[in-house]
Amino acid sequence: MSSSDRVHIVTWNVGSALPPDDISSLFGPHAGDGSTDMFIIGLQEVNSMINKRLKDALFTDQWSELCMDTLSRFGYVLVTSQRMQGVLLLVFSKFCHLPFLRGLQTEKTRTGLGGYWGNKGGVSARMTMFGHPVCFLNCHLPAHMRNLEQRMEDFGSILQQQQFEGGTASGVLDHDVVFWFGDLNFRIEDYDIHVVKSAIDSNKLPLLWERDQLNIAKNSESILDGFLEGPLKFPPTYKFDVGTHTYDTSSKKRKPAWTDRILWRLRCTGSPVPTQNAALQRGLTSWLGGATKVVQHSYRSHMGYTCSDHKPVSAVFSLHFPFKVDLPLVTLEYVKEWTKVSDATVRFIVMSNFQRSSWDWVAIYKVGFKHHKDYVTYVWAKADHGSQVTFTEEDLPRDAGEYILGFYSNNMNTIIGVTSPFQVRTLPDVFLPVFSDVSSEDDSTLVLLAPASSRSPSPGKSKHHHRHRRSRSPAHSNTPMPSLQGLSLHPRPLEGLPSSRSPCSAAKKERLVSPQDTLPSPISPLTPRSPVSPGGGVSAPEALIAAILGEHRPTQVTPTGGRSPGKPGETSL
Ligand SMILES: O=P(O)(O)O[C@@H]1[C@H](O)[C@H](O)[C@@H](OP(=O)(O)O)[C@H](OP(=O)(O)O)[C@H]1O
Repeated sequence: MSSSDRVHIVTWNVGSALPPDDISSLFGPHAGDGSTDMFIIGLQEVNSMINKRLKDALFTDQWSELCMDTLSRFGYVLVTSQRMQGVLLLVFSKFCHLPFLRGLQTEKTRTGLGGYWGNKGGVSARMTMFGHPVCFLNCHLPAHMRNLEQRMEDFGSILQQQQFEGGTASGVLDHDVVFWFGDLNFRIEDYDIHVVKSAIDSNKLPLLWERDQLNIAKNSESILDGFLEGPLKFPPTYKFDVGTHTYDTSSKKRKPAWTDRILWRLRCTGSPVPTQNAALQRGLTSWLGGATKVVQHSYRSHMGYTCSDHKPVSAVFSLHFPFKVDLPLVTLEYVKEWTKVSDATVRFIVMSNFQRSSWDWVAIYKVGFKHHKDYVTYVWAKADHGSQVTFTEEDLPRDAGEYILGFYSNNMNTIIGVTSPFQVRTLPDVFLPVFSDVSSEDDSTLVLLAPASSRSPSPGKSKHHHRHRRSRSPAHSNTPMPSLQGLSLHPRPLEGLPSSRSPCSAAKKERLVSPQDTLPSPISPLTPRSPVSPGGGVSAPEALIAAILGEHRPTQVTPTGGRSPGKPGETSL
């Protein structure tokens, strides 16, 4: 983990347009270099015609698909999404952060037609990021110069109505950090269209800042207290003739405006360090620095896109947390070399405060997966079946490439434990006979291997079997399996038992190599817990007390960037 977390937010009123072929530039020139931890996308006016919505209900909308296609290529997974008619919010993260994004909840508030219609309003997603409550709110507020008051009123209704369950941060503004963005529809007052256009042409944007309704309202509306925004150094992003870079020439002749905005707000006091002891909590919280800090690195428009009458706007932020809760609720351990079917066993260690469900599962994901249901295969991890699962030979990935293991919690509705990526390699001389055995099933094999939502477990509908099986080939009873002879899972030297700690670290990548490679001897799946296993770990406060008493070095537990052995449970929420 880096010492801060980088969040990249995009807002775009897409004007009911179909998505263009390539939107990758929205995610910055370095989307693939791993420097961004989360991408948040707020869209407005996503086509929500009735027939379109029926299709979307089944297959998701084309914008979501395109965002998932684009960001999954860079290793980002859809964490959660919320849609209300045309207002859509998508939250993506590096897969290795999934275990530390907890308490996910979404909300939506209609404000159109007096609160009955969702053409206007707000959708939000809240979560704790490494123990700190953060909320993302995407709004589409009423249009037109004259509706300033209505915009403020609607924003107030959204804040009032959006209430989350089960914690201290029940309202949007109770979160340590709020990002508020969208087509907020504020306009430039007083100046006529010619003055505005000539100020834009002559790059005299500061002249227009003073007349921007949102800038003015920040000084008078208490509801906007604490909201911050970077300087608007880009030209107004509304309204353009579709297909051009020309401001509105239609009969409407709308005045250009910065309708599309990204703001943030910090709570004055940060989250308390999680501990039961109130006095200790006060002390530790003040010692650790209290509030989260946010730094904006860029705030820009993307003028090249022409499919809508709005241009997209993006902003990049660093979040500096005073401490991090970054121990997973579940640690996955697995034998490093899979050469026989019993090796394909994954043992998991759960934290004592984690509540298991019969509908939890352990899945194999190909790196580049789009969301938690986009697995290659899964095995139910029923509580009464102990703490390990075994994949069958037929469950194993057929494609060479990078894979991870993930533990999905049904109660928490998210992946709560992941491993580092490992390589699966196939040996042609070993694999080919296997594939030729099932050559008549090639098509079905391809279908089954293709990422598809249809492969999601549907516990409510399907029989609750222990293991998901592909219908690909009959299971072999003898070991070693032909295909398994071509696979071995092997961490790089210096690694002990592969586990799900620090999965972001490229240096800790594991690989599946052929048995011919030089390997250390395999480790049994039943290897005892590593010394840092969460079962034997300590909570942040406990470790801090120990640190104060000199039993542990403080560097193990303190703030940001360090390996804080904090209790990962959602203690404050
Ligand atoms: O999405 P909705 O709820 O239909 O609301 C419309 C939307 O805000 C358009 O951006 C706006 O056109 P302009 O941007 O051109 O103002 C239009 O105004 P209009 O009715 O005056 O065209 C609104 O009715």
